[in-house]
Amino acid sequence: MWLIGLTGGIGSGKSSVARWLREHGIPVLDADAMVRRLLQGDAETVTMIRQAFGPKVIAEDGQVERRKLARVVFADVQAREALEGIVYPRIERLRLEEMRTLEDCGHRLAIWDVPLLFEKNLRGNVQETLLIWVPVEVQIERVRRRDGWTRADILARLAAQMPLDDKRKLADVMIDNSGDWSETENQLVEYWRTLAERGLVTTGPLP
Ligand SMILES: CC(C)(COP(=O)(O)OP(=O)(O)OC[C@H]1O[C@@H](n2cnc3c(N)ncnc32)[C@H](O)[C@@H]1O)[C@@H](O)C(=O)NCCC(=O)NCCS
Ligand SMILES: Nc1ncnc2c1ncn2[C@@H]1O[C@H](COP(=O)(O)OP(=O)(O)OP(=O)(O)O)[C@@H](O)[C@H]1O
Repeated sequence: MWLIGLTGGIGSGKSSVARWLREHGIPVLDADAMVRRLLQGDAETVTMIRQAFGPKVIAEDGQVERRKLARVVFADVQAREALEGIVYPRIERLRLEEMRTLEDCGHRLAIWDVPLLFEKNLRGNVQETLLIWVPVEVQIERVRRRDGWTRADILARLAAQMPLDDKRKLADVMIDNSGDWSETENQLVEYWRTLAERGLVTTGPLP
């Protein structure tokens, strides 16, 4: 299977691009959604998080309180690395399972939406990388508008990520999502053309 690693930073537009690609027929594996599933319902993950961070980050219904855990891990590098050590092997297992299912259904192409692709050295797991880039002030403004977080909360999360200007140097393809969505869509159509030229897609939004 040809796996495209879709990456970016907080609020850069990965989910919006993933939605567009999915709507045009390419299956998307979503790392953030996998994390949410693990924190909500995977007993082993929740037990390990309880042991590492204490009962204060677990709600009465047994789910991880993500907001509380976020406060802890984005203020303390060691805590963040401990959480990543619990979560990443499980994400990797889920990714492989979902890819096998897609392959069994005859899919030859998929998107792997993973914000920390470069930070966690996951480049080797994908065939090419697609970066969704915006300037950092646009990231801050879009997250503020979307989630209502404080600037301090947003800066704490940004500090845990490689700057998008550095990811730019590593990515195979970059989409500039700083303008209107229609400008992003034009770039996506252009990217689609390169996929079609390589025989990776046969139908879709070619003009
Ligand atoms: C810290 C947690 C509890 C916060 O949950 P919350 O619902 O607030 O955020 P959500 O999971 O939707 O992530 C939103 C964005 O935060 C950023 N982010 C999340 N975890 C990290 C991290 N470890 N380092 C840097 N940025 C991160 C990413 O840009 C992500 O897209 C959660 O993100 C988590 O368990 N993170 C550890 C796993 C991880 O690294 N996930 C990143 C994608 S694989
Ligand atoms: N070109 C655009 N113009 C204006 N707003 C946009 C554009 N692209 C995305 N947005 C908005 O910016 C916000 C962030 O986009 P999106 O959720 O797709 O980013 P993301 O990279 O998936 O973020 P996160 O990793 O934080 O979940 C959303 O509210 C989205 O609707």
